[in-house]
Amino acid sequence: MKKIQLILFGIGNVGSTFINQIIQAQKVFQQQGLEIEIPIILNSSTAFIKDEGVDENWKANFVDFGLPYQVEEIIDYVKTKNWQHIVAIDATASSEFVNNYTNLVENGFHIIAANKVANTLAYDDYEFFREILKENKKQFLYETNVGAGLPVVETIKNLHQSGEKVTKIRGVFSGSLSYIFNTFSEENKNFSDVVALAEAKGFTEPDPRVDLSGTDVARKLLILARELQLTYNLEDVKVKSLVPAHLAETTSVTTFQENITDLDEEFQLLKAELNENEVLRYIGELDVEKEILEVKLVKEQKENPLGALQGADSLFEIYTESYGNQPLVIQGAGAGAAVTARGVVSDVIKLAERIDCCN
Ligand SMILES: NC(=O)C1=CN([C@@H]2O[C@H](COP(=O)(O)OP(=O)(O)OC[C@H]3O[C@@H](n4cnc5c(N)ncnc54)[C@H](O)[C@@H]3O)[C@@H](O)[C@H]2O)C=CC1
Ligand SMILES: N[C@@H](CC=O)C(=O)O
Repeated sequence: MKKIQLILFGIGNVGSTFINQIIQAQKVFQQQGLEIEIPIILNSSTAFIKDEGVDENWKANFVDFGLPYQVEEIIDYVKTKNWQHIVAIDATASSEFVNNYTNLVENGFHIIAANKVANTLAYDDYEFFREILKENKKQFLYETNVGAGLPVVETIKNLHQSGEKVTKIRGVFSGSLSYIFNTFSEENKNFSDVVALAEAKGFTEPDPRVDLSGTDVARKLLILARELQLTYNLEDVKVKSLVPAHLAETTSVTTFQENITDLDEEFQLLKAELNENEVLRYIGELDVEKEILEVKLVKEQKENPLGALQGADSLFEIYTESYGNQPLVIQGAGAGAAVTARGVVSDVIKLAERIDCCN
């Protein structure tokens, strides 16, 4: 049996679903020769430790027995154990937590992240972290960074590493904005009410302005560009933000939520301008040859693939030399706790396949 210990940072939508999926899939893991446990779960202030792995009572146990912690103390605790394969799972959206990655890797942790921040740091820092991983022979997996559970990162990486020339990637990269514009186009609701629905369904980032400002789509574009070994930074992405300046990130999330109805009038006007066959779509585009990275709001015909999207579906058109004018298309739920958590579990299995007995 290969034994893997997961230390889970972030027990919100994705993290809590991940715990339940790991607990429920034990038999399937055993059939693959894997024993996968989560001995430590943490939110930003509290840690709950159970050496033999948390069970279905984890929520109550976390409340009853959780204790304040520092990341350094967790690293020290893990070092006292004779655990062979240790993986830090980052299911936070935190930039501060990412500052711990180097320390974790240098102390023997592999990393699996749903959090996109590490992959969108300044290029030098991105490169530096990859050097740290190499030096310490540790793995870093992040399939859910783009398209949640959809196999987008791996597909782009495989194409590039096999020598295929990827010329363009275009599509609806955001599950929440897909849901928001699908619902807003079809239903007679205020834009702000539709955003609230997307939040309630767990599609948005903890601060929904990260989606509405285009930052989340810009991050995804950058992550894919970097898989193609392009050395862009976030500032290179041209972004059309949907957040008015007076509610931008300089104000608090609470102020934004209190004033979110300020967005309604503008979107009602945009909707009124559409003809019968059109819908609004928030798209990302990377044109490798023209060196364009762009995030924008466009009108699409309902019968086109992007216009016909439903629910929180994302759609990625990948244009390459061999695929010519008919792109390779990846489509499906682009957000949501269940698909994202399953994508993280799938990264755990991939990691288990990559590590041998002794690293
Ligand atoms: N919700 C989705 O559909 C998808 C989410 N993701 C990514 O997954 C991550 C988590 O998303 P959600 O679960 O929806 O967010 P969430 O807001 O429900 O959960 C985040 C959790 O992280 C915890 N946290 C914050 N700072 C922390 C720290 N320093 N240390 C430990 N825990 C900390 C919070 O207390 C909270 O429990 C985000 O980075 C998001 O971009 C990726 C793909 C899809
Ligand atoms: N907030 C994101 C979640 C997945 O990355 C989105 O809406 O796509």
